[in-house]
Amino acid sequence: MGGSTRTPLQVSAVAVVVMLASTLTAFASVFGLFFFILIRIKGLEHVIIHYRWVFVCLCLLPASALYDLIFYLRNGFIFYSKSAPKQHDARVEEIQQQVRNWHTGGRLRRMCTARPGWLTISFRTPLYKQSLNAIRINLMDILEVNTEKRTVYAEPLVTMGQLTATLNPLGYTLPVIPELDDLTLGGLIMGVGIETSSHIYGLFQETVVSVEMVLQDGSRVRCSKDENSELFMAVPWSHGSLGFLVAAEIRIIPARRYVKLEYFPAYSAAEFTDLFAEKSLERDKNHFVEGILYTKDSGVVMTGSMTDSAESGKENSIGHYWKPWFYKHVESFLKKRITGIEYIPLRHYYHRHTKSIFWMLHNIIPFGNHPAFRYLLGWMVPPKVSFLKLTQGETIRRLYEERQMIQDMLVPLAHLRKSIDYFDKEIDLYPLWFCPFWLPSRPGFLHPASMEGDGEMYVDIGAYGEPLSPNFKFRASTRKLETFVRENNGFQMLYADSYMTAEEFRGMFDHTLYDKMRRDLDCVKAFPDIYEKTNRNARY
Ligand SMILES: Cc1cc2nc3c(=O)[nH]c(=O)nc-3n(C[C@H](O)[C@H](O)[C@H](O)COP(=O)(O)OP(=O)(O)OC[C@H]3O[C@@H](n4cnc5c(N)ncnc54)[C@H](O)[C@@H]3O)c2cc1C
Ligand SMILES: NC(=O)C1=CN([C@@H]2O[C@H](COP(=O)(O)OP(=O)(O)OC[C@H]3O[C@@H](n4cnc5c(N)ncnc54)[C@H](OP(=O)(O)O)[C@@H]3O)[C@@H](O)[C@H]2O)C=CC1
Ligand SMILES: CC(C)=CCC[C@@H](C)[C@H]1CC[C@@]2(C)C3=C(CC[C@]12C)[C@@]1(C)CC[C@H](O)C(C)(C)[C@@H]1CC3
Repeated sequence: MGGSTRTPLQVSAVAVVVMLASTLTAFASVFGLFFFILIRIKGLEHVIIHYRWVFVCLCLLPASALYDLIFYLRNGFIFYSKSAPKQHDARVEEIQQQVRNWHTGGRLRRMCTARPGWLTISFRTPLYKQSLNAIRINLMDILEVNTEKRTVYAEPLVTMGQLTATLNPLGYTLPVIPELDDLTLGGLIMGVGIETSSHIYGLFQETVVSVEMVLQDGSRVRCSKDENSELFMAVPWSHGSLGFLVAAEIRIIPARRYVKLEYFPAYSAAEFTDLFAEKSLERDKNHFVEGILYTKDSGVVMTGSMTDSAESGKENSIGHYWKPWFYKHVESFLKKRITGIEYIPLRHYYHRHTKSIFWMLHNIIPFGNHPAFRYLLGWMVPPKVSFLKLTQGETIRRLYEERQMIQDMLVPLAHLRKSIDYFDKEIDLYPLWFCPFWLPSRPGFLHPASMEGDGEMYVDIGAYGEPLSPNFKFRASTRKLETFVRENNGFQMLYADSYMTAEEFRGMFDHTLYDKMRRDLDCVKAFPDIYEKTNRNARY
């Protein structure tokens, strides 16, 4: 094995690290168990809410860091030893076999994936997972990076973090990389994915070249724009209600070392809207466009382009653990009232909101952006969303339910100004996140109201946090917001809570192609439909 021998010093160092790691793990497990029991005791609300950070820092952070390390090593080994492609067919065959068994077993309960609800990047745990027939999908590897065809071929449980870590060193990247490291390929194709390059490339689904599915009859099919094209167009947003995704081929583009990011502060909603619209429509100039509003009248619009060199003194590696949270850094340009240019390493740019989970980590670790915390424990941040979800307990769940809003609403760019006013009046929640995207006029679950022309520029408005409007009532206000969005030809992202009735839901999304595919592929008795999987009653 390369003939390397360890010196006594190296052996001792490894022993010390192993001992420290085991002590830490043992301590974290005992403390974790203690807290896990604590969160189930009623009457301890104050401790649970205000001291959740103790549990998070002592247990979840080390557990998350350990989990990431193990998976990083595992994935690297599998990718470079090229063992995954050899096993792919056998793993897909296992899925097909489970579906065939479902038939021979009398098709008693409909099917969904066996991925536990707490693992998903969504606020809620799906209730249907308990009662449906769970199909195990053990597919978590990158199968091939084809630089000639400019595609990456990967399995559905591959995460965004895994993809950027593999592709960027090879000089490539995905055209659209949704921010959070743990988002999966399957979730983004079957649900939706967006990033600040979506004004050029569209939603994540637009970058998919082909998908491989296992259908309800156990057959395995490949779909692309030339092969099974109707199914291909119906797959995005289908939430596993047309079949199981077993692999996808995604476009890749050359990566550069840096993103040259320009910050433009704006001091009124009108100035912000004009600037954001102008930058979003300059598709050939700006590779990335993003906006954050900090109050109704102050925000920052950011534009980025990829480059291989940086002006000296302007490089900023924002992803290092000791660096301030990105949204706080952006806000500093507003306070200083200056425009700015920085060169950010590509991967640091992609995962700029990962460390602070946008601005949601502040509630959990209120001092998380303090320099002392960043230098001491910042390297383990963020805690994994799934671990937070698994351990949150009923009190925290209720607190979020009653006091927080987490929604992404997609509205035509032409209605941006009106939407900002509406959000301000009815919700009053800041920061608000803005990300433009191009929506092509094509049959499918969502498309612009008018199918004339190539498509329309939309904007995703992300509201994550505590609404301050005195009128805010979580159910009534979300329903009003959904009506506003529907009336303005907009759409709701379905990972968030949706209170729409089935009729309202059908009014928001075009079901023509979807219904046809459900009938043609005999899905009705095999999978719940999208509404059944995503409406608020289906989630806890
Ligand atoms: C939705 C939400 C989630 C939070 N999650 C965490 C967390 O995961 N970990 C953590 O350490 N801290 C959490 N916190 C607490 C948060 O860190 C503190 O509220 C914040 O640091 C301010 O503390 P305070 O004592 O000044 O605020 P306070 O004035 O005590 O509270 C701030 C806000 O929270 C509301 N609030 C407080 N307690 C409750 C409750 N039991 N039910 C409903 N609303 C309540 C208050 O009405 C007020 O609007 C959360 C707070 C909120 C509002
Ligand atoms: N920047 C962004 O764009 C962000 C997007 N999100 C949202 O997060 C979600 C992704 O989260 P993630 O945890 O990765 O995914 P999830 O596990 O939440 O999956 C989302 C949906 O896709 C279905 N699905 C996933 N894999 C398969 C598969 N192999 N075959 C069939 N159906 C499948 C699931 O079906 P089932 O219920 O049967 O498992 C589920 O309905 C997306 O919906 C996205 O909207 C969240 C944050 C940021
Ligand atoms: C389109 C885009 C950019 C969407 C970003 C959405 C994120 C901000 C959302 C997705 C999942 C999400 C709702 C989540 C949470 C925060 C906001 C998240 C990360 C947290 C971590 C808040 C704390 C909660 O106790 C809990 C752990 C349940 C959730 C989990 C999901």
